[in-house]
Amino acid sequence: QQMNPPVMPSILLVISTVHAFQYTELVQYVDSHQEEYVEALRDWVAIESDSSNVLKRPDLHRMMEKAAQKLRLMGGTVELVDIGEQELPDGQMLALPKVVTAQFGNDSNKHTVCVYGHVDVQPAKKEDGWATDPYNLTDINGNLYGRGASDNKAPVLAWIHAVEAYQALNMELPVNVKFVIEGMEETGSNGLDAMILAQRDTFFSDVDYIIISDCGWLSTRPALTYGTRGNCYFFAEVEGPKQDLHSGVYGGTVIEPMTDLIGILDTLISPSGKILIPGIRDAVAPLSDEEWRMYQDIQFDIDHYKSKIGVNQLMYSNKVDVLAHMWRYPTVTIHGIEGAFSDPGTKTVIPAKVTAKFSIRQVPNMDPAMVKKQVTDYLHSVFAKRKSPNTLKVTMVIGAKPWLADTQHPLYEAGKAAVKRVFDTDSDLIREGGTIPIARTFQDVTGKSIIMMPIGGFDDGLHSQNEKMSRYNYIEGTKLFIAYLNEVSQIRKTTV
Ligand SMILES: CC(C)C[C@H](N)C(=O)NCC(=O)O
Repeated sequence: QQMNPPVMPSILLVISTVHAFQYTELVQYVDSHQEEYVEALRDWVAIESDSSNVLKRPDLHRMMEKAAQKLRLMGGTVELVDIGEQELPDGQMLALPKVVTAQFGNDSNKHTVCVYGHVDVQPAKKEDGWATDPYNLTDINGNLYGRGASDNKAPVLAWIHAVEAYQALNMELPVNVKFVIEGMEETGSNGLDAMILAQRDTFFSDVDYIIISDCGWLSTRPALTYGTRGNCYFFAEVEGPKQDLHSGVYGGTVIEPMTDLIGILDTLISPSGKILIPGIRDAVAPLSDEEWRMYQDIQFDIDHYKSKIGVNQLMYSNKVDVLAHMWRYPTVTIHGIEGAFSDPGTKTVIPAKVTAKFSIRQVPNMDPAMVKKQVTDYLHSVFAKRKSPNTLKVTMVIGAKPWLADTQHPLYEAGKAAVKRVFDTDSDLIREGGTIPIARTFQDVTGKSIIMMPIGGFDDGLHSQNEKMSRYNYIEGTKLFIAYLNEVSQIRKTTV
């Protein structure tokens, strides 16, 4: 009795003391390097790495090279992996941005985590209504405004800085860290599926866990994310006369493509949000009682949400319905019409060819291949009823599946512990209405467990005007990642 009990507590005491000491030093390091972190973000935001605009492809290539160079300078084993070309709608081929892979540490006694992120962005122009130049990071009251600041450049940098902090203090990384950084996330992660498949038994063979920080909190409380919706993105093109026509001279005689297009788009969803495409809702897994209870317990203020987005009424008025329709049910969004007159002024034109862009967010157990068929068949049948001489072409350009994790996995316990340490609060367990196309591929192809650990704020304005990352989330997020690496190292090696 006298000999045995003191042994374990004293070992534990030593370990926890060492960790506490390291953490304090690491935190001090992060705090004293914040300005450099902000400058690094400024440097990255300055590159218009818009993956949807083919004219910006050189910038995107430059962005990938910049990310690779940063990791190389830190001594990582870095590769820029060629993932081939993409075919453009006109048949031309365009080189895809290379994928950056990097590795820090190769100790088989340690866990290996793979951090995934992306450095491409959505389009942004000052004239869209930005208060500042979207590509000139601007600090206003502690918020860092710029396109891609939150989605996903600051989180990627925060992960890099987390590793860099350990290195700078000559502290051994508690786990091996790999990075996969891509440049096509915003347009469906073109080429990345094939790369993951090709490297499953090489780069990914020793990866134990995958970490993604490409989403946001639901409120001011830190969150861990265990599900994302997928997305099926469609083009519906209606073509009529051989060129645009004067609406006074020809209007009334021509069956107009735009009228046909608006007519069929109006049959996709009812004003109360019911998807009208036959069969779509059949595959949706029913909301379980347990989920219902979980949603009830989540801190979410509907009035605050409404005021944040500037509306006075939502589709639903109670919390569970709002959360369920944000995360757990499919929805149709019509994004835009190419070929339509949209400049200021009053051009009186009949557009000859118009292409609608719409998407359907996917939830378990929807299957993009089935959704493609359901949507295509339905739109053609609706169009046929119009007896129009115009032609309709429907194409699905993105088919990303939803992703769902097991929240009982030790990765989530480790996440809660890291949040508690850094923010001194419990974390929300949330889902995400947006899509990270590659999440499901990582899960299906590598068989590894994934956690999403967001550091973005609930009001960051992703894809919107005035996107921002708060300095607080950026810097505290870096500390969170530092703490998380330490927590993951303590997961028992047998659990994957
Ligand atoms: C909030 C999303 C998961 C963030 C992600 N980077 C994204 O924008 N994905 C594309 C999408 O349309 O959801």
